[in-house]
Amino acid sequence: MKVKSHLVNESPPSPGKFKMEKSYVHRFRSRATLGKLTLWSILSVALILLVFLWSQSLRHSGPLDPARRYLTNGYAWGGSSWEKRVRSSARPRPDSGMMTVLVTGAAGFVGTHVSSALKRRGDGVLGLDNFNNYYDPSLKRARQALLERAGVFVVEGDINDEALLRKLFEVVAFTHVMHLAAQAGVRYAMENPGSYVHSNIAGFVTLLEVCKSVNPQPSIVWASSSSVYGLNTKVPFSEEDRTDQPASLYAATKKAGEEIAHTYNHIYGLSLTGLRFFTVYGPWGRPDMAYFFFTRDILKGKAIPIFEAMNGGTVARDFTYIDDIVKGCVAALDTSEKSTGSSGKKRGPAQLRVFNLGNTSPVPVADLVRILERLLKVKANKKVMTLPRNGDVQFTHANVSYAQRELGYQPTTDLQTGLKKFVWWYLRFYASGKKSAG
Ligand SMILES: O=C(O)[C@H]1O[C@H](OP(=O)(O)OP(=O)(O)OC[C@H]2O[C@@H](n3ccc(=O)[nH]c3=O)[C@H](O)[C@@H]2O)[C@H](O)[C@@H](O)[C@H]1O
Repeated sequence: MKVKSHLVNESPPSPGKFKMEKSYVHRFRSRATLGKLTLWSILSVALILLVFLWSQSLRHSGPLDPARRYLTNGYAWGGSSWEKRVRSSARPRPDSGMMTVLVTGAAGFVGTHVSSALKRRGDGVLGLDNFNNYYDPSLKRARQALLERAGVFVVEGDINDEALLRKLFEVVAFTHVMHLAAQAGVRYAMENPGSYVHSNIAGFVTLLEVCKSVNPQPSIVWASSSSVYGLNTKVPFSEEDRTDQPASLYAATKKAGEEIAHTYNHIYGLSLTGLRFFTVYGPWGRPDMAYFFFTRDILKGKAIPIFEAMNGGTVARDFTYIDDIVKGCVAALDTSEKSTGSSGKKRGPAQLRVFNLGNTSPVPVADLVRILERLLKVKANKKVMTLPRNGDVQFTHANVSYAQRELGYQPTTDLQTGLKKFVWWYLRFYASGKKSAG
């Protein structure tokens, strides 16, 4: 600012004049500061706008395709190259049984294993997953990479997105849907009840709405849960036993799913098979499950809480190895009959089934820990505590004779063998130290 130079050539001011000159300088200074401020504000807004436009162009990488839908939650789908990928992934090998399967929850634990098993034998498989952050999404991304290598495209999207589901059915006439997308976990339901309603009820209904209205309707196999047996005390659990006493909201939403399945079968002729999984474990498993975080915490030397019942009674689970579950899922798809409706109208009675898929051999949680200690060669820091009132039940035990009869289901992996395979995978997967088990 040249205020000084403006004053330099003037004769020395009288006191009064000096006063006048001082206020003049002050006014001049204020005006100049205001001008500066306005200029900087305009420049800052312009800069922010430029950065925003640049980031948008990066996100869409290339010119916007009018057929592509960009959603507020960050998913992008649609457009000709996307449709090409969808079609190619869902195309069965000519020598196969010609199933085209939409697998929801494909980047999940069971979803990944089932998708790759189907693809391996030649079925057309398209995955769908919302990659939510219920547990470490980088594990889901690693599973996705595995599937990509096997030729399975996993579309990023939510089962509540009806427009996306309709688009998928418009591009591919799926013969089957393997519906595994769900909010899992018994205890987390007390923290985030809404997520269970969103995925297990609202999402399931959205999927069924789309399935009932397309032509041809697909056959649907979906994941229910052993938790529907709730407070049932009759063991082993068989499909005819009571399932009207759920002990958690998770169980209640799975039970609701079974009733919803009945309705869509009854009204629209959809062929529906529910599979009650019993505590599934194995490589690529879920970090929120006990066997997984026990392994992580034993290795870290961290205390692990082992639940026991009020009276000191045993808490046990019918732990079921993933490969046995996959066989059950594939057999359920293979034996599922066609849906009988078309375009939202029922044309005759359709198949409706529910099966237990368990191991038929419950193991106490304390034994699970002992096996892990042996495999990891590390002593666990055990903290025995009473089973909290958070939805856990004391005991599960599957009777699988119905699945045996109808699906040829025969579990063959005991907990020791299955955990050995899990631990081998775990140590390799997290070995580099780059990945963290949470
Ligand atoms: O069959 C199912 O339908 C469900 O199986 C699974 O639930 P669960 O059988 O409860 O498995 P999981 O949490 O691994 O606890 C295993 C054991 O460890 C005990 N447990 C657990 C936590 C702990 O801190 N301490 C402990 O002793 C606990 O008391 C239990 O006895 C799926 O998560 C669920 O999504 C659903 O699919």
